[in-house]
Amino acid sequence: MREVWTAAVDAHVRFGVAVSGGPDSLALLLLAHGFNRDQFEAVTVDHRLRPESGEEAARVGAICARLGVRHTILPVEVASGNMHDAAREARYRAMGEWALGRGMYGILTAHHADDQAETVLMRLNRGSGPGGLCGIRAMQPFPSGVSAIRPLLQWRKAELEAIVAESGLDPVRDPSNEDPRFDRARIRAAIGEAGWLDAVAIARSAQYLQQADLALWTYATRDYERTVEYEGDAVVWRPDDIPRAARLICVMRALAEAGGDDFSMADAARLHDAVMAGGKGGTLGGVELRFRKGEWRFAPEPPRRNG
Ligand SMILES: Nc1ncnc2c1ncn2[C@@H]1O[C@H](COP(=O)(O)OP(=O)(O)OP(=O)(O)O)[C@@H](O)[C@H]1O
Repeated sequence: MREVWTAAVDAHVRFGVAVSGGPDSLALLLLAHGFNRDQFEAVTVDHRLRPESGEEAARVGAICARLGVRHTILPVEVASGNMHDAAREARYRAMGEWALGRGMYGILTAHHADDQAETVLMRLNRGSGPGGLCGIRAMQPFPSGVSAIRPLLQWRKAELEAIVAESGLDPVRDPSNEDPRFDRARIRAAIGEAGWLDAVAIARSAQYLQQADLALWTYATRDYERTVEYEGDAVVWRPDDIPRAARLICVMRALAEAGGDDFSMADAARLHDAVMAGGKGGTLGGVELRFRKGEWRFAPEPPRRNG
């Protein structure tokens, strides 16, 4: 936290602080307030999914007013489907646009070591690749270009709760956090029971992995840029002999550059592995890949003829 803040003070940049009203983000608000009140504003997204959400957002507003911190409530429309994912998407979009409009460098969120340990263990339990095992990123760009910054990834939840308890503030409790229908709540309960699991150590490993992942992306991107050519709409890639993990990153990039969307790393890995096993290519996310004599040609899939 201190490093993020010191760097920010030096650079005279401004931040948003994402405050849901829960104990974690109230602690973040109090910590930020202790550093430099003029450098940040607080923001609360009202997802309008529970009848009391408006009142909870107003409660955050009242706390901010008492602390002398500017506060904005952003009401959003959450699309139907997976409610959690849709709420997250609406929240990050709204906060990103808000921060961009205010010339902010980024938005601080209060994800902590317990969140990180839950995320990493959930992903280990699903067989995630290296990118997934990095867990919650310390720095992550929003679609708007503004970044989410997570300075509390090495803090225990209990430490944050203690800060709030000491302040006498009364945090909002989201009932879905304890709902055992969600994977995360089950993993959280399991970590609570297994006293030998060290959330801060798991968060530290995730941080090392984030550094290693960044190195891998840098290596893959440099190699890709040396070995790719563009012919009209087509992306033509003649890869060097680089490791599979780096090649997958290049395939993701080539698919995106050829106009592909709506595909996952796992989809791209399947396409890549099929080619490496002697296949001639395939289609993915609206892109057609043809492989011939060491050349990977990605082009927008031709429109289907009717009848
Ligand atoms: N309604 C909200 N308004 C403002 N900030 C929020 C809101 N909800 C969450 N946040 C911010 O995001 C942090 C993480 O919240 P939470 O753990 O509920 O999100 P999540 O959905 O599990 O994770 P993610 O943010 O990665 O989607 C909070 O500590 C807070 O900083």
